[in-house]
Order: sequence, then structure tokens, then C-alpha cells
Amino acid sequence: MAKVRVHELAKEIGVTSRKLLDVLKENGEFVSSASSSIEAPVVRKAREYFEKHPEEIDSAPAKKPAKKAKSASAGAKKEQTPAAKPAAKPAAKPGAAGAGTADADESAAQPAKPGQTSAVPRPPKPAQPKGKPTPGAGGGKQETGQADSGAKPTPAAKPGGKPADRPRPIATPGEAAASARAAREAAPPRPQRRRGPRPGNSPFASKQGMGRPRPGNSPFAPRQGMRQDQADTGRGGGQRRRPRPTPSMMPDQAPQPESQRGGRGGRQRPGGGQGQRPGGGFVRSGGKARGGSTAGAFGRRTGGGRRKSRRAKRQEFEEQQSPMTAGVQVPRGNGAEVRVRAGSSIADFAERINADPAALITVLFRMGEMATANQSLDEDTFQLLGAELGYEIKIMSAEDEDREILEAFDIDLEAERADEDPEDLNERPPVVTVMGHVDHGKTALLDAIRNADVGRGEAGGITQNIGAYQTHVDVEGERRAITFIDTPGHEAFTQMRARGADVTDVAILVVAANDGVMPQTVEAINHAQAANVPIVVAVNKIDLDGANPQKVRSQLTEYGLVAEDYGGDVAFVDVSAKKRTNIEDLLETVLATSDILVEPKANPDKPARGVAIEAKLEHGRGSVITALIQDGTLRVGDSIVVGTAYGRVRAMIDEHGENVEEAEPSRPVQVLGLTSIPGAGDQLIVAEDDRTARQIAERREAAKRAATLAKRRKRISLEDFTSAIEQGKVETLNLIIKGDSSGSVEALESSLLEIEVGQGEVELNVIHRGVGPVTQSDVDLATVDNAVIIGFNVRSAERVQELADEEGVEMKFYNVIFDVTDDVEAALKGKLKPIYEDVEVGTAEILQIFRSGKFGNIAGSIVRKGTINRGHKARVVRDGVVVASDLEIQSLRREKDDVSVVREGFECGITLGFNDIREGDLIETWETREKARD
Ligand SMILES: Nc1nc2c(ncn2[C@@H]2O[C@H](COP(=O)(O)OP(=O)(O)OP(=O)(O)O)[C@@H](O)[C@H]2O)c(=O)[nH]1
Repeated sequence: MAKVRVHELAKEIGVTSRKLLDVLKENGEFVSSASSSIEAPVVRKAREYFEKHPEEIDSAPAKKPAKKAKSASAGAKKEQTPAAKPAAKPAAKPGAAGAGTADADESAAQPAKPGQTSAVPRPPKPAQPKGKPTPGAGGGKQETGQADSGAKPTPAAKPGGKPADRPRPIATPGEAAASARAAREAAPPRPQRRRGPRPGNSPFASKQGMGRPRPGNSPFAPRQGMRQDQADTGRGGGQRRRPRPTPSMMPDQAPQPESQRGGRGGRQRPGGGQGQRPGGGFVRSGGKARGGSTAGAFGRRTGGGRRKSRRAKRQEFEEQQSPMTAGVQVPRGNGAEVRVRAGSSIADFAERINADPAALITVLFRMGEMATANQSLDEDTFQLLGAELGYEIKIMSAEDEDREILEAFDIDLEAERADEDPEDLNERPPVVTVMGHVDHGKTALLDAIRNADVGRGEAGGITQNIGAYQTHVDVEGERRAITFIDTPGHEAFTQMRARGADVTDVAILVVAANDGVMPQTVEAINHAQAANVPIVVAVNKIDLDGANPQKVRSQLTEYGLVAEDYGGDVAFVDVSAKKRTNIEDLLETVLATSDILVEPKANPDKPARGVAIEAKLEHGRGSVITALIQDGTLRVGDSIVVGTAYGRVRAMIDEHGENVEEAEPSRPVQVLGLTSIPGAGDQLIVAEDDRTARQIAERREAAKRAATLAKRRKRISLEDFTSAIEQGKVETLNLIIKGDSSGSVEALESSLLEIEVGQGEVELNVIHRGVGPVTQSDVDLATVDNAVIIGFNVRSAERVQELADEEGVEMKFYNVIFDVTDDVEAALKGKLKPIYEDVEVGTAEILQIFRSGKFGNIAGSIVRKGTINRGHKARVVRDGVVVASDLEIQSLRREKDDVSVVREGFECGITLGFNDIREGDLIETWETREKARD
């Protein structure tokens, strides 16, 4: 049967899509929207459900909850005590051990389930006395710390749950949510009839027929097959066996799922509930009905008996539509867009959606991905997680994120630009960058242009190299300015662009007329064209004999730069930077090009926006940046934020070394007053006040820190483990094992754990094991936890290999177990902390003492045994007694020459930094060497 979509089925049944979705969700099906397609068994069950409950058809359930919640709430309080009762029995039933398995939906409806209290995690056995429901079991979470999300009734719950068989209006998620809140403190026992899900598409349902534990990727379940089995068989036991990794990776309140999606099973550890919902069929939640309490179901506090506003209830209702059925409560997105920065972690995402990171870890875990809260997730994993929770996740670039930060302060630079009234725009000088091949005269040209301005008698001349300057040229009687960026070359140009600073309006391409087009000429053309910046070609060095400007023109046609005299539209000017020939022509041409192709304009009447083109710390002046104003006017006293730096403009200085009060568009100025040093290329923004500037800077700083953290990688390889150990960087070899079958993974892990590594100095720790190829999340984990990945009879996808290479994660692939154990053993043994021993190297006898004001007493000696080496440790022995130890051969001389070693039988001069030496003393030297291990 072909898959149908929710809305199609809803139409067919005669209910709203919303209603159908609610019913599906309540019954443990994971459908995110009306357009989701559902499997045939689910369709059948849905039909059956509505056949059995015709009264639900065409009802408008979503509107009920608030009201009912109230009554449920009230009821819940009253009926608090008995709450646990009915559930108690079920929990104790064989097979019902999973009562604690969380099912947010269900538990919402039936909060006070017994199993919550202390379901016993050994399925085949009846519940332990510990698991006995007690009054107030709804608060089971208090006892177990795991039942927050509530237990769901199991089939075993039936005996105690007869009342639930009675038909009762189904609880919508809203009702469930309301009930959950209502009954949080109370736990009226209203066992519901629950039928377990069929082995359909619920990855979290306990009984999916695939529950056999296997070495899945649950590091938390004590019984994942391998480990427990090993223990059972006595293999690899012993002190070296490390505990399974990181309970911290687990949400502390969420019970362990009994089975993983795809059948990865894991038995519960004591204290955690387990729920099983054998059989198929739909269940109704109905938790709100008749005092049915959902206490603790969502693990949220209700704030006591306080009444809530409709809005608050609505919010909770929305938040508590959990997509999970296994005890974690995650707000559903319902298609909402969430933007996360590339490299964000689960914790970041959780913050965005106001969820508990631990719950998200659980969700991911059940999807077969393992991650820690602070581990950065790749885009694919985010997308998967988003799809699961109903969010549309957009991975943001750093620029997007910055935009968002500014938006939070009502600054939207793009909108500002777009909304600019053309009337307010004034012409501004073009900003020009000089590019070209090395030695073609870029610097000389910039100097010539700068001096051309000086020649005009500009007050003071350009005395300061501030990274950019403005020069002026008379065009048709009008004195016009051009701004030059003083750092020539396309590298700087592109670096600025990479930082989001597109400041250049026109590029001057310098080509030496005697050299012609060279590789960097071509690069410069490409960079300028990539930035869509018009080019003016300055054919330089025309004063030279071998100059051939025409050849340059013809060469450049090949690169799309066709000179006007060749019928093209690119302006060429022949110049000599050295002789200052045609500089003015060049400037006029630049202006003309800018006027025609760029028409640079800006609105000077607004707070300044610009770019820091240079930034440095200057003694006595503090943070000094050269800002190029792009829009608006910067004034002394303005509160500014530049990248992660902020402050108030204390002073502005132009290229003539003069203080200026204002800087209009295209004006480069040195700006003093920032509290720290931003990066070159960082954007300058005038903020409303100091506080806003500081807050923006702080937000950026935090974002930057997060991004850096996400990128910070640790690496280790089997080969470099020795040095890592020596340097004290690591004491544990962390391994991630991926294999082709649970059996092989189990066997491999057990063999590895049997390796004898010595007196517990170096530890072997398998932090993750699983079946299947090495995935990106394995690499991420290895990156974060500094692990080596062992692939046994499996490979990795290409992208994963790339990522591993990028991150420096070592992946090793094997087909033979012994090869793995050999390598790991070698690594471990090599890795053992080295043993050092002192080895005698030589002895010298002092024959004569020379006194030197500069060096102290020099021992004129003869080497009696071995060698005397400069730098070796030494002691002085007099009459068989050590009179000084911990000395060092500070200097060693033969005749007048400094030497590093003197052999037996030779005389030498030794200084030890110890003056109390006497003739006849022995100088014994030794060295500390690493002792090889057997
Ligand atoms: N004859 C002559 N020599 C020039 C001219 N312009 C520059 N030079 C010389 O060419 C050499 C290189 O000039 P620079 O200005 O340093 O060249 P550049 O492109 O800035 O070089 P890099 O900074 O190394 O990329 C210097 O020795 C200049 O004196 C010119 O118009 N005529």
C-alpha cells in the first residue's frame, strides 16, 4: 500500500489534519505535519481508532484542553495520594519492568504512573520491592531522579488499570500538557488503558521486535551486550576495564530507552524505569480525564497551585507537545525556523528552542547519533534533529549571526541601505586599491600619488602613514578627492573582502611596461573581477628603455581587459611612478571610471558605518584603528563598536597628522578610544550609546568564543601517544570502535581490554562502540574526546575521511583482530610513562685551580674515566664523600677553546658554578636517560 499523507487520511476519515496529528502523536507516532506521509500500519491503526471512536470525528479537540486542564489540575491535587496505586501493580508485573520508560505524550496524560517511582530495570524479573509504588508515586522523580518524564503504562499496567478501558474522550496533547501541569504535585492514580504500539515506525517504542541489546552506541546502558557479556564470561575483567563513558552525556532526568531506534537495545540501569508497550494498537492518553493526573509527566514544575494565564497555558501547551514517547520533553517546532550558527552544539540549539540539552541528547541518541551537550554538530545532524522535532534548521554563517546580533539592537545595515532615500545620498570620493605583480611599482605609484597631493601645497602634506589617505585632483575646475588604500596588492584586498569589508570602488592594476603581464597581474585581475570592481590599468615604468606599453595592452586583451584604443572600455594610462609622469592623468581617469561605473554615494547625515582597515596597539595611545567611513559621519564622542571592540571616539587624526572632529564618507581617519583592538576588516558602527556598543561587542565576543570553542580540537594518534603521555597531555588512550557486526565489535573490545599495559599507568578507554561505518559523529566525538577511531571490517564515507583529516582525528581500519590488538598494545606500551635512570658518564680529577673574577674557580682537570660533557649533571667528591651535588658542567674548555666534550686522558678546564673545589677532588658526571621497557 502506498504511503498516504496525514491530511489525505484526515480528509478520508473526516477529521481535521490537526485532530489526526494529535491522535497520532498521542499514540506514539512521529509525524510532524499534515503533509507528512505515514506508513500503512499506522494508517490502518488510525482508521481503526476512529472507527472505535466515532465521537472523535469532527470534534474539535484542540480547544478543550485549557478548561479541562483546570479541572484536571484541581482533581489532581485532591487525588494526590492514590495516584501511585494503580500503577504500582503493573510495574511489578513481569515484563512491565519498563514502566519507567518515558513517553512524554502518554505520561502527560497519565502522570502518576507507578512505574515512575522505581521501575526495576531487569525485565524478566518482577519489580523489586524498591519499585513498589508508594503514595505520591507521581513524584517518582523525586525518588528515582529519572521519572520526570513520567512512566507510561505498560500492558502490564492493565491489571491495575481497568478503569482506563472505559471509553473516555481522548486527551489531546493540549490536555495532556495541561494535565501534566495540573498533576505535577498530585498523582491521582488513573491508570489508562494503554496498548503498546505496533512495531511500526516508532523508533522509541520499547517493543519493536528488535530489542535485543547489542553493542549499539549506548555507552550508558550497563548492559549493551558486549560489556555485560564480557563480565558474565569473565573476559577482560579486571581493573583496566573502564566504566562506560560519560554519564554526563545522558540527560539526568530522562529514563533510558529500553530500545533504540532501529532496535538498538539497552537494558536499563537500576533506578531507571523501563517501559514496554508490547502489542500494537493505539492508546488514548486521556490523562486529564476524571482526575487523571499527569503529575511529573513532563518533569516540569507548575509553580504550585498558582493559576496561569491563558497565554501561559497556551505556551505550555505548545511547548509540551513532545515528539518523544520515551520520556524526554522537547518543544515541538511545528515547522518553525531555528537558526543556529555553523559549529553550534546541542547546548546552543537547546537554548534556541528553550529545551533541555539533555533531552536533545536523548533524542539524538535514539536516532543513532551520540553527542555531548557541548559538542558541535554537523549540518546533517542538525537537519535530522530538526526534522525529528519539527524545526526547520538554518545553519547560519558568521555574517548571518552578526546580522542577528545587530538586529537585536535594532540595527539592520542592509535594510538601512535599501531604505535609503536617494535624495539623501551625496557623492563620495571613490576608494581605490592598487594591485599588480611584484615589483611592477605599486608602492612607488602610491608614493607618487601621495606626493602629487603634497605638491599641491596641502597643509602639512601627508605625513602619517595611517593605512589609507585621501588625495585631490582638479577636474574641470573642481577639486575632487580620491581615497587610496595604502596597502597594495590583491591579497590584502581579498583578505578584507573575506572579512566582509568590500571597501574598494576602483582597482588600479599596475603593469610594468618592460615586464608585461605576469602571474600576479592575472591574479589581481581575477580578484578584482570577482569583487566586481572596475579596473583602471596603469602601465608603469614607461620611462624605461625597454618599455612597451602597447604590448601590455595587447596582452591584457586576453584577460578581458580591452583598452579603449583597442575598441574596448577599459581605461589604460601610461605612467612613470618614478618620474611622476601622468599621475594626474591617472587620477582623473580613476575619477572618470568611478563616475561612470560606480557612482559612489552615501548619506553623510546619519550615524557612521565603516570599516577598520588597520588596527594596532600604540604605546601611549592605546588601541588605534584606521577607519574608513563608508556611510554617515563619525564624530568625536560617538559610541562605537568595531568587531568585538567598543568605546567612544576620543580623537580622530587624518593622514596629515591633524585632529579632525568629523569624518564623512570615504574619509580614512585614525580613531582613538576603543577599549581593545579589533581585527582589520572589522565593521565600525556607531551605536546609540556606550551601553549598546558594549553589549554588541560582548555578544560578538561570545559568538566568537563559541565558534572558537567549537573549532578547538584535540588530536591523538596511536603513534604520537607516547609523546603525548610524556608531555603529560594524556593518560588515557580513548578508542572508538566501529565494526561490521555486534559480535565483532564485542570481540574486539574484549580483546583490547585484555591487553596488559602495566601498573595502571596508562589506561585504555573505549568511549564509544557501534556497528556500521565510521560516521561524522564518530569523528566529532573523537575530536572532542581525543580518541582514535578503530574501524573493523568497516570503512568511512569520503566526507568523513576528509573531516577526520581536517580535524586530525586518526582513523585506523583493520580486518584482523590481532592486528588491532598488536597496534594498540604497541601504542600503549610505547605510551607507558618512560622510566628514567641516571647513568655515569665520566670522571675528572682536579689538578689545579684557576681563579677567575669572571667565571669563579676553574677546575683544571684531567678526564680519568669516560667523557666529560658540557651540560651534564655533576657532583664533587672529596675523599669518597660527595661535597656538592646537583651541579652542572657549565663550561668546558680545552686550551682556550670552548668544547662540548673531552675524552678520557685529556686535560680540560671546567666550571661548575661551585667555587669550593680543591685539588684532588673528583668531578663525577652523569646523565639521566630513559630506560627501555621490556
Ligand atoms: N624606472 C622605473 N622604475 C620604477 C618605476 N616604478 C617603480 N619602479 C621601481 O621598481 C621597483 C619596484 O617598485 P615597487 O614600488 O617597490 O614595486 P611594488 O609593486 O610595490 O613591489 P612589491 O611591494 O614588492 O610588490 C623599485 O625599484 C622602483 O624604484 C617607474 O615608473 N620607473
